[in-house]
Amino acid sequence: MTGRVIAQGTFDILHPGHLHYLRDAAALGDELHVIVARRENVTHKAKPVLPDRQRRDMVDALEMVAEAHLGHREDIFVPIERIEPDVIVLGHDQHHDEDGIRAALAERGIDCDVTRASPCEPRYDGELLSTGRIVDRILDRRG
Ligand SMILES: Cc1cc2nc3c(=O)[nH]c(=O)nc-3n(C[C@H](O)[C@H](O)[C@H](O)COP(=O)(O)O)c2cc1C
Ligand SMILES: Nc1ncnc2c1ncn2[C@@H]1O[C@H](COP(=O)(O)OP(=O)(O)OP(=O)(O)O)[C@@H](O)[C@H]1O
Repeated sequence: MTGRVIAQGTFDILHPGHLHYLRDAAALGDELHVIVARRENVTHKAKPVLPDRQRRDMVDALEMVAEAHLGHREDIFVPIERIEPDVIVLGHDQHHDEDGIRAALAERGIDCDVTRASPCEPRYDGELLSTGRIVDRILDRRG
């Protein structure tokens, strides 16, 4: 499989669900680029705890990632135009609408597929595959 792949998300406090998503995405091509959402653009859930650059640097260090990029502040299609992906992989639970993204890409003349990664379930007692749930457990046990 050849080609450039884009994955994206907040990636605040990394966990094995993130690894699963990024492995799934990486398997669809040979160069995985990850766009890390700017804090100001995370509006559908609690704002990230960690700074933008720290989240970018941690994702960038993962073995399956060719390069992690901080997202654009105003226009999410600017990094996509620069990276020129063959496929964009959405997370299994991301609220983004695949057809809406396809339409916006077509309008911009960007030729790439849009697909979705598979979910990942806990494999043992206590494994937490969600940043929000990790934060909840910290508050519960240390708060
Ligand atoms: C195709 C695509 C491109 C994105 N590009 C950017 C971007 O350039 N800048 C940014 O701040 N967020 C970007 N986002 C992230 C969203 O703004 C949103 O915050 C993100 O989906 C959060 O995902 P999560 O809830 O899974 O962590 C992008 C999302 C998608 C689907
Ligand atoms: N358990 C999981 N299985 C598969 N993919 C996951 C899992 N957890 C997160 N991801 C994916 O990783 C990407 C980034 O997720 P995000 O940073 O929002 O983490 P999260 O842990 O789901 O956050 P929160 O718990 O705050 O909603 C998203 O595409 C999401 O679908």
